[in-house]
Amino acid sequence: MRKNPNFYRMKRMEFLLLSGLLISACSESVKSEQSLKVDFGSNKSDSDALSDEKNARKLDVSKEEYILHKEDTLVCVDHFNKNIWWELKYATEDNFMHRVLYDTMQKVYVQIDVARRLAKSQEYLTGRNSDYHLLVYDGLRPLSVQWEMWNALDTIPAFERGKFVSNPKNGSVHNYGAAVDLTICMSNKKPLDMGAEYDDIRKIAYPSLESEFLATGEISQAQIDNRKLLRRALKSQGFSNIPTEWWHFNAFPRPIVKGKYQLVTRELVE
Ligand SMILES: C[C@@H](N)C(=O)N[C@H](C)C(=O)O
Ligand SMILES: [Zn+2]
Repeated sequence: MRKNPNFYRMKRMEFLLLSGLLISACSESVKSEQSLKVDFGSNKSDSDALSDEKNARKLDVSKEEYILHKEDTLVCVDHFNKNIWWELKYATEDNFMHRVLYDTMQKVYVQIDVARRLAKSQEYLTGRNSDYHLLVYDGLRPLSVQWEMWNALDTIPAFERGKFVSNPKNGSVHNYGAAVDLTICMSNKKPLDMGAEYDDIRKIAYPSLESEFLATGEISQAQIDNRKLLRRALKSQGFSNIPTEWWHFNAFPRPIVKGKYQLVTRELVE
């Protein structure tokens, strides 16, 4: 029996409608897959970024960019801003222990929200001098290495020693990936003169004694100004310096850090 021509017209419209729906469903699924790729350049909140990172873990993308430790995500200090430079001193022999302390860790890692704040500190610095870079010497430091440092200085009474290396019994903010040791360097890689080298245990490195050393002429105003610039850049993002080391900055006070992040006891594998 011959069908009414309207019947064929209806069937064709049905077909076109179904094809349209199918094409749009496919393009949606491509879009949602793309949005799983982590975009740290956006102004997402940290919790949004973290859930993206969990998706990244599921998809096994960006493997080399993250270290996932329990509930924490750690990234290299330059993750959000490549104008931040780093040189992991404790992965070399060029440090106060004169030996390699990190075997598997070859980058400077910090908690992801700490890296975000450091990126802003770099922006602050670039705004003042486009030739200046933060040069980070240390970030995440496992507790096992904290003990090595502490034990190596056992001729110094604990109270004095704690001014240079945090007592591992209490833990260092470094052991949570929430502290950084850093300076400022120029594009030619030359660090600014801070009046004392990195990890100089002497009192000349104390920010708390700068005016006394200025009065005796042991430190110059230019050297203090360089330290001040570093402090301003870091403090602009809420980091705090300690009174005994011009290079050490905590992202949060220790009690906050202990509630917020997990202690890293051993070296993490990249
Ligand atoms: C050892 C030095 N670079 C350092 O980071 N000291 C602080 C006080 C720490 O160990 O937490
Ligand atoms: Zn430090």
